Amino acid sequence: MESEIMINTKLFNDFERYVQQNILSAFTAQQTEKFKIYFDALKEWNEKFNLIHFKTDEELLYRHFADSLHSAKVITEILSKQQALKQGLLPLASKSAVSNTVKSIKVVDLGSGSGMPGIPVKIALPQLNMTLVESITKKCTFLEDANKRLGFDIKVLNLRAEEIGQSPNYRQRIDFVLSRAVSKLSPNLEIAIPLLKIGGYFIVHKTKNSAESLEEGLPSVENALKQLGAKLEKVIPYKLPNQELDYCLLVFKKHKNTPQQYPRKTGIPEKKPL
Ligand SMILES: C[S@@+](CC[C@H](N)C(=O)[O-])C[C@H]1O[C@@H](n2cnc3c(N)ncnc32)[C@H](O)[C@@H]1O
Repeated sequence: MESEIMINTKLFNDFERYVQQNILSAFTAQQTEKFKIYFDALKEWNEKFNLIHFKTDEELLYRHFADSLHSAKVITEILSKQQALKQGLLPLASKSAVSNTVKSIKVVDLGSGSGMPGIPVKIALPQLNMTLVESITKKCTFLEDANKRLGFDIKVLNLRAEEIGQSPNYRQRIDFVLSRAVSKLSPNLEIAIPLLKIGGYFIVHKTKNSAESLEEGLPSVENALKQLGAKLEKVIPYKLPNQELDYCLLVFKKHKNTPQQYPRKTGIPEKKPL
């Protein structure tokens, strides 16, 4: 009978190969080790406190970790393109140039819950300046514990996104805002876009069915985008192993200042969507 160690080794070896072949070609064995630490922390905490739903270890690795890594892929592509444009070297920038740029890049994961997509993105791109925002205190205690075990410098904010959006330390200072399974799109845009610098990106994870109706000009959030000063840049579809659903990322780019009244007070973006 296979020992648990052998089963886990195979599970993580397969995961590493999957990520290299399908998401991030430069993904390393050291990064897989970090995912093992995060996996153990999540499983340990989940026994006492319902942090995240998954039925099997594979589901945790693929439906949650691999899904989150798609945000890292988009960030890498955007940074490579920006760096290449700066150096006049389109289409490919050198790895070291990208890694130097990454150091000053500020990323916020809004409604991070048990850390997704923020922690997998930090594992993939450890130089990023990562902040996780989560309103539930117990989840923040977990996030602090995971950060410590991983040896990272992640900032955890136990606050509502609406408050962060009005704080001068964060408002219009962030390069990338990430979000997965937090709220409907209009309130999600209202809490995310005010944080972005002009030229910054909001990357939101969705299932394709919910996004398909949005592809033709996003009619349901047209007004929100106009008010907040952002545009849909692209929709990136992808599949995850053994999952029936089709997934996608919606990538928004901010093009002008957001009026000071947004985000409105806590709860209002959900109750009265723009
Ligand atoms: C369904 S969970 C998803 C968590 C994680 N993003 C993931 O994909 O696993 C949504 C999380 O967002 C948090 N949340 C929702 N609205 C928020 C807000 N306005 N500010 C801060 N956290 C919020 C909730 O407390 C919850 O932990």
